[in-house]
Amino acid sequence: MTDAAARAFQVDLHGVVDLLARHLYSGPRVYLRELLQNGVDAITARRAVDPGCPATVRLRPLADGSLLVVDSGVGLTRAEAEELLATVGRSSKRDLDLGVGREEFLGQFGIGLLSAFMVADRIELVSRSARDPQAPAVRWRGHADGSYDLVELPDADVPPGSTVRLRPRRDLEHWLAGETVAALAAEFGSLLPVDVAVEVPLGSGASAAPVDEVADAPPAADALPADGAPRPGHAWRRVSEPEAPWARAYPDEAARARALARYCEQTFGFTPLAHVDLAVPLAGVSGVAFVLPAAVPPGGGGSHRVYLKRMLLGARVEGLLPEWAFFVRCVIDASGLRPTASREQLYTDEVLLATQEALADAVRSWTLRTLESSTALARQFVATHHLAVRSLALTDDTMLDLAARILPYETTDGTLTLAEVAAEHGQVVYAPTLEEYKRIAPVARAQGVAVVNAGYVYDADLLARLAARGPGRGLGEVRPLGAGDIAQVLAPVTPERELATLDAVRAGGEVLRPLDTELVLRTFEPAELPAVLLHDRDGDHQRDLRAAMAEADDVWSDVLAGFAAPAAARQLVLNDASTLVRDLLDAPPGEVTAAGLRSLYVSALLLSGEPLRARDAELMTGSMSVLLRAGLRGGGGGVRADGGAAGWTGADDEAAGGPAGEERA
Ligand SMILES: Nc1ncnc2c1ncn2[C@@H]1O[C@H](COP(=O)(O)OP(=O)(O)OP(=O)(O)O)[C@@H](O)[C@H]1O
Repeated sequence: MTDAAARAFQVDLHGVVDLLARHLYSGPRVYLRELLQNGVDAITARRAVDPGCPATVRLRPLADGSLLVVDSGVGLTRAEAEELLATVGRSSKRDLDLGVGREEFLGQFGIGLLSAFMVADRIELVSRSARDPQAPAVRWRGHADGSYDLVELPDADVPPGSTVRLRPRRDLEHWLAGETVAALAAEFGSLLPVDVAVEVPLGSGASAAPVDEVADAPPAADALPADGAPRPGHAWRRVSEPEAPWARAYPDEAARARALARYCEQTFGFTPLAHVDLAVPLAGVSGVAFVLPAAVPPGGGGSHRVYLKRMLLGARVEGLLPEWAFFVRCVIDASGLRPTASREQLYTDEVLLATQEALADAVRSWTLRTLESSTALARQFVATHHLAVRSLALTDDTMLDLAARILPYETTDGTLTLAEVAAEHGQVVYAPTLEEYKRIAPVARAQGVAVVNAGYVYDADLLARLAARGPGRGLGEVRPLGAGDIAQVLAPVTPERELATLDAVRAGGEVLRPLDTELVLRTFEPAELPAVLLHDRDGDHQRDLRAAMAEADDVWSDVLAGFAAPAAARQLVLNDASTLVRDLLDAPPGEVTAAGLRSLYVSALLLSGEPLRARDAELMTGSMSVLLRAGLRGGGGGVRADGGAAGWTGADDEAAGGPAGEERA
């Protein structure tokens, strides 16, 4: 028969501490949070039996490298210390018999104290119970090897509460040094509802702690009153605030806004554009969202500072707000949300989901209200965070309507809102990519067709959403630029006409070659517009276009060809419907026709919205000079300004590149 008697698990403390250090906590620094938390919880427990008890936690970095954490909490009897401190996973905070309900406490897992072994090789706790004043003080000492000892100190004059003393691990002394302790206490404990202070040397840095008698005193003497005076040459530096900055009383709203802006500067390092109050009573959440003063890359929902029961959970907690809310940084305190065991993330449950929704709602309502207000803040907000507005409009109908009314768009009619485009043209036609817009813009502009550039982040999706909703809501039909729009704009000439103009177009191509521009002949409306200049800035788009052409039927493929990658960087598309162009193509090639073509190039360049560079201006002057002289002499197309005969490119090819022809003539 086998021995079926139940036995207790043995715990290898090294393994557990290693697990905590490497896999649960983000680093050794959390040891201080766990100690603060135990102090605060002990005070909470004492308040249940002694409501008027002192509520202080004092941190004393000592000269021998150890650290004292003294609380005025409930303390422990020998039996409690035996049960609670020596059993991994045992916590008084789940135990309703010990006075208060679990939701009152910060701790719950019964492992927090062990985190001190990440920085200490010995944890000592000297304690006296406030519940049982007759019980003697006790001293519990736990060692990193997993052993502990527990003694009563019947003669010690120890006040109720506990004093934890950590002896640093070799090479990890810096974690217990004054400066580190002060910084960590301020980071984790600045909003704690009890009085937390660190003892620092007067008039010098916290690291310069002088040797003092307390360091070498016997253990019982270290159990100082938690509200005691500082040692000579030292002062208490308070790190906690009695009220969160957003919950404090201020003389007026302006004073509150200033104080919150200051808090934001200290906490996040920026002066906010505005603040949004946050409150989700269901989850005991309160706080503020600060609007960033500068644009940030979209997405991610930002990272936020989260306190649970006023203890810092994390300075960069993600997932609190939806993706579109990347323009705010929040600080919240929650009493109804739960931490994960590491206490560095929020535990996902229904309360968290409801909280996320409510917070998103608060930020969204503020945004809508602000944008509707047409104040200076609204203008500043749109100028800075228009991407966030666009992003929110992708999921939110109200914001979508608002976006159509307030967001400025680049259009071929100038900068307009979508509502303005619709009011003027009865519909909203948009180019979904920047390249498409750039190509179509000059032609559309010349024809008075309004095309909206939807090539920037979110815009194509935003306009597609508007398009999918169908006409109405004051925007008329919203639709992407279609094959029909393009075909109307640029149509190929007939094969006969193409043949007839082959030589002239080829000769013209030579004129434009030094300008890195190809010459193409199409026909389009209006006939008075002789030429448009198409740009090619994006090789990828051209590859896509070529692939599409390979698949497209003949007509569509021809149309696309008007936009397809020219060998050169640009294409000058001549309009065969224009009499000027027809005259130019019919004229015998020469310097005058070359000058005419260059003039068309410059005017098309102007029309495309590109700035005129010095070279282009010189080209214009040179061409005008040739045309003027030819006109004054009554010369024809093929007649050189100097009377000789020449091809389209003129006698000297440099003339094609600039004003050289004029100088030589
Ligand atoms: N300063 C203290 N005063 C009184 N009791 C304490 C103190 N520190 C620890 N204890 C007791 O020891 C128990 C274990 O503490 P520990 O920090 O390991 O876990 P916890 O605080 O209960 O939970 P968590 O792991 O979530 O922090 C506590 O539940 C508490 O009863």
